[in-house]
Amino acid sequence: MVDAVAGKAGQIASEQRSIEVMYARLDQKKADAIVASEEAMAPSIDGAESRWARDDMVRRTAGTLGVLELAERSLCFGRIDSADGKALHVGRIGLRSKSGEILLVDWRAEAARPFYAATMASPLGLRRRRHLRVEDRRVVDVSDELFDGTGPTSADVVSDGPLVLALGAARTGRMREAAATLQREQDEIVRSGHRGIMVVDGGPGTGKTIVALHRAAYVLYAFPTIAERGVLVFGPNRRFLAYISDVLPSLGENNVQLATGPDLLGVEATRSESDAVARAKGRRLLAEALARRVRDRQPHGVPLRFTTAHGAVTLDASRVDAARRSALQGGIGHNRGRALFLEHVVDDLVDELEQQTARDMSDFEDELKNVGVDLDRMFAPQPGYAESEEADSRSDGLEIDWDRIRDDLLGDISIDRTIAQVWPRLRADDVLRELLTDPEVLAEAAPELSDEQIDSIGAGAQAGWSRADLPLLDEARAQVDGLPEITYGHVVVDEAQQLSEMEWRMLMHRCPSRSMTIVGDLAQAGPTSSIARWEDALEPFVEGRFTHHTLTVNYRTTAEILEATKPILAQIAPAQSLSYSIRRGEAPINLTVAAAEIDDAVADIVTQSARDHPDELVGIVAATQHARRIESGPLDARAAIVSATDARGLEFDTVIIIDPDEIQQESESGLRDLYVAQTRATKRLITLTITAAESAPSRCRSSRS
Ligand SMILES: Nc1ncnc2c1ncn2[C@@H]1O[C@H](COP(=O)(O)OP(=O)(O)OP(=O)(O)O)[C@@H](O)[C@H]1O
Repeated sequence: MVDAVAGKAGQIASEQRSIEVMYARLDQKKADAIVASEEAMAPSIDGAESRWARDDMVRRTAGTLGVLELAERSLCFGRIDSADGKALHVGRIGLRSKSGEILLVDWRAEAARPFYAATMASPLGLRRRRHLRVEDRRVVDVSDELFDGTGPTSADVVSDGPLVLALGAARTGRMREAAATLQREQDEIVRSGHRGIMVVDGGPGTGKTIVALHRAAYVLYAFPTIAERGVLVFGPNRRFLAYISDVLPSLGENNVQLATGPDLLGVEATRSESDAVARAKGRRLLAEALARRVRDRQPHGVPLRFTTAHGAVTLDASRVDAARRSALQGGIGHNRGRALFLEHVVDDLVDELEQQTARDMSDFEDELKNVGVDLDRMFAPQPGYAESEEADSRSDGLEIDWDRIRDDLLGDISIDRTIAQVWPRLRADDVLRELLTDPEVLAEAAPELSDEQIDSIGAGAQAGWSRADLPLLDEARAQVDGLPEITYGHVVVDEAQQLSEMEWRMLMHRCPSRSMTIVGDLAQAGPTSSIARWEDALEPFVEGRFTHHTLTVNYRTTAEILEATKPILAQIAPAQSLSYSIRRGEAPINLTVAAAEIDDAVADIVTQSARDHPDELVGIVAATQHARRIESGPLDARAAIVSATDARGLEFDTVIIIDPDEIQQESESGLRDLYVAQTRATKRLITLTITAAESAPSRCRSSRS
């Protein structure tokens, strides 16, 4: 025992020396980056090119400095020792000494893979994996796992792993990165060489979000060509994005955009509507209806007659159609297509005019010939005269500057007017509003909607956009103004079970390369989701070309709480098995209270929790009505109230569920919402059931399930 302690102290001291060398190098690199940045910012007397190079340099040094500063915290968190005695430290970034010796490898580097992948059965050449806990540049703890079957020596420190520590720590309201403790099944997905679409599902708490965010960091590191085009993380709401917003910066990645639907469009959803209406608006049939509406504002199968300063010309339907098709190539949209259509039409007009002129000339020559005049002979070069260019062009007919005529026609108001009639400029907002106020189209696209619902859609369209309108607006913009200019090399989609068919289209518009990490759990689908299988969601975009992984270990919810969710899971997703929880804890508590006593009961539990577990977070999950009331009252700083539908993805140490019956009845996904609520707790789950009696016999009549 004494040996082990002495061993641990000795190991900590030895690691401290290594860590100091790393921090000294980090400081040096920071100082170098500051000098480089100052030099780059020095006034430049040269031209624009060197100013551009300077700005680029300033940007790059600022980026380097940012990464170095972020790496400061927990710079090194691990070490692997191979069976042949070589040691490698693993951390946030890679570091080499000035002479090129490796001091630290980036956790995403291939050399670091065994740190995550080694097991007793397959040690990958390792003898030992060591986790280091470093606080303020001081090594405060080390813990080792041995793989070669030998017993620990005094240089090995075998204790509770860091995963146990990480999972047992109180929640802070912000998700923490987990580079030090990524588990093997998670790491395999994070490090996958697959560049296309990867779907990761699994029950609540199985680390889907952790995997998705570490995957984003890996993509940025390992696939530079994708990274250059940027990474987007798409989440269901801003609260969720705030919850995960620290993870990528603490992994040293600041250039990732986090967004919800309104962020992507730059439009807020200001109106709410029923789930049934929102679900209907999510149908991709509406994209086709929008496309049809826009198509109807373009000429199809009709000839067009133009009156120009050079004569009247009719372009037949096949030429008009061909001009339309070439104008719309590449998904540039109706409005920009219109300008190209004008150009194609003018080319055709010039062509037609040239042919007309040639025909007129030939008729004229024939007429002259009939009266005995031969133009060819008249303009033929005389013997002894050199052929002049002038004679040459005259023999071609009249001297007509067709380029100038083309320019004239492009600016010809009457041509523009004719085109305006068959191809008017459109506004995406108007196109969508017209669609939403067209009862026939709506009835065809969503036959399950009642007349009242269709009327309410029409009335709503005049009163601001709803959440479900935004993907439709995006579609209308794509049809009218072309696909979005801002796209990404890789898109991470979290809580993907929430997306409607239209939302999938909105995301695909922004990811032309179809490189995506999609995480979600269909058993947690909300009231407006209509997708039953990932294949259904992705088939229209990539057919079957995506990989699929399922996570099975639960890192959030204790086995006791998970067991309590079993009956609901059996109803909402009979094919899904319960994940395996690596945590054990308290049995869930059920309390019965009278309606009038809910707020007092909640206040009591929150106060007691603050007393017994002062560092921990309490989440109160309720149907909207209760959530609004409690939110408007005073609430302890360590407690948060959230509606059941918005609770997806979040977690708290203690969860209080208010009135599960009401949560179930509130929406069509009520049972799934309740399942989501139950699976938010890391330690304690307390359910308050409301009794019809004015006052419950005892507020805290409780039962343990
Ligand atoms: N390897 C890990 N190391 C440390 N913590 C982890 C690890 N994997 C998961 N966790 C923690 O487990 C909890 C659940 O993870 P996460 O939120 O990613 O699960 P999820 O599958 O996305 O859940 P949900 O379906 O409810 O959204 C989080 O607190 C997360 O930080």
